[in-house]
Amino acid sequence: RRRACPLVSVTNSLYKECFSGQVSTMAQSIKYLGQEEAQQIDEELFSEYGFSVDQLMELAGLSCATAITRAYPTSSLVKARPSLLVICGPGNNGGDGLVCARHLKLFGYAPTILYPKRPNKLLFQGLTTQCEKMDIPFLTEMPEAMVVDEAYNLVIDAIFGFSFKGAVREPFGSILDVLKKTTVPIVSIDIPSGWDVEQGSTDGLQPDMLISLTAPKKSAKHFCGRYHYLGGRFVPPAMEKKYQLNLPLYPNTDCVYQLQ
Ligand SMILES: NC(=O)C1=CN([C@@H]2O[C@H](COP(=O)(O)OP(=O)(O)OC[C@H]3O[C@@H](n4cnc5c(N)ncnc54)[C@H](OP(=O)(O)O)[C@@H]3O)[C@@H](O)[C@H]2O)[C@@H](O)CC1
Ligand SMILES: [K+]
Repeated sequence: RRRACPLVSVTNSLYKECFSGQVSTMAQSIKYLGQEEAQQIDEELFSEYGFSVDQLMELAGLSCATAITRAYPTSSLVKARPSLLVICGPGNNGGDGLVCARHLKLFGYAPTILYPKRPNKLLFQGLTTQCEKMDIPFLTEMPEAMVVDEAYNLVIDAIFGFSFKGAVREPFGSILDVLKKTTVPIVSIDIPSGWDVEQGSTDGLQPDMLISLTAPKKSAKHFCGRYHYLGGRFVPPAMEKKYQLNLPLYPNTDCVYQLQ
């Protein structure tokens, strides 16, 4: 998963637009969002469009679990037990990870969660209880890199999303250091954790898969892994138009779109 790559090709999406009553199809590039724009869209979904956080988190987490089943079906996993380690951070990216773990369990995987810094909010307490009640084990500390490689088929990185800023604080610095030493494929939700949301990182995680939510962030142009999916199919057309997101046409009722 640490292969060299050029600055990634921007995937073109087929995009339909209406011109004087006629529908024509034209190629448009999907937009890569800056940090402030991603936060603005997020805020607007709640304040102007009336969504609640748990609603969007459920759709985001479900799309992550779905994308993982496409890239890594249980039949393709190298270990006999379909074990996965889901590492959840202190914000909404961590919440996506909890939802994703719950759906992955329903899809036949065996997730284990590490959730070292838990916000004192009902939403996250509820998501944690749901996972516990589904017999998903929670670790009390980050295992060593060798143990991760031996025990799990994949690591799901739900540590930081588009609000990450500055130098990584503990306990996440040590967790990311372990992840950099593992060889098991890493799946990052929305942003590879520790990467600058716009600039990426030259010495950070190199995930095998990235699942961008709503629209890719600018740092996704530096993603060199094998699979890039788009999830979070909940953007109202008026918002897509306002921000000129040029989202691809999701196939049929799919909640994910493979960009790469
Ligand atoms: N509309 C959408 O697209 C939707 C987006 N969704 C998801 O939400 C994600 C964004 O969530 P978010 O805004 O809660 O922030 P997120 O990135 O999880 O992290 C913030 C936390 O990290 C911490 N922290 C920050 N910097 C740090 C550092 N250097 N070192 C250590 N800690 C640091 C910070 O801590 P604090 O600064 O408060 O101490 C705070 O607790 C987005 O990427 C997507 O996954 C979906 O759920 C729904 C629809
Ligand atoms: K992440």
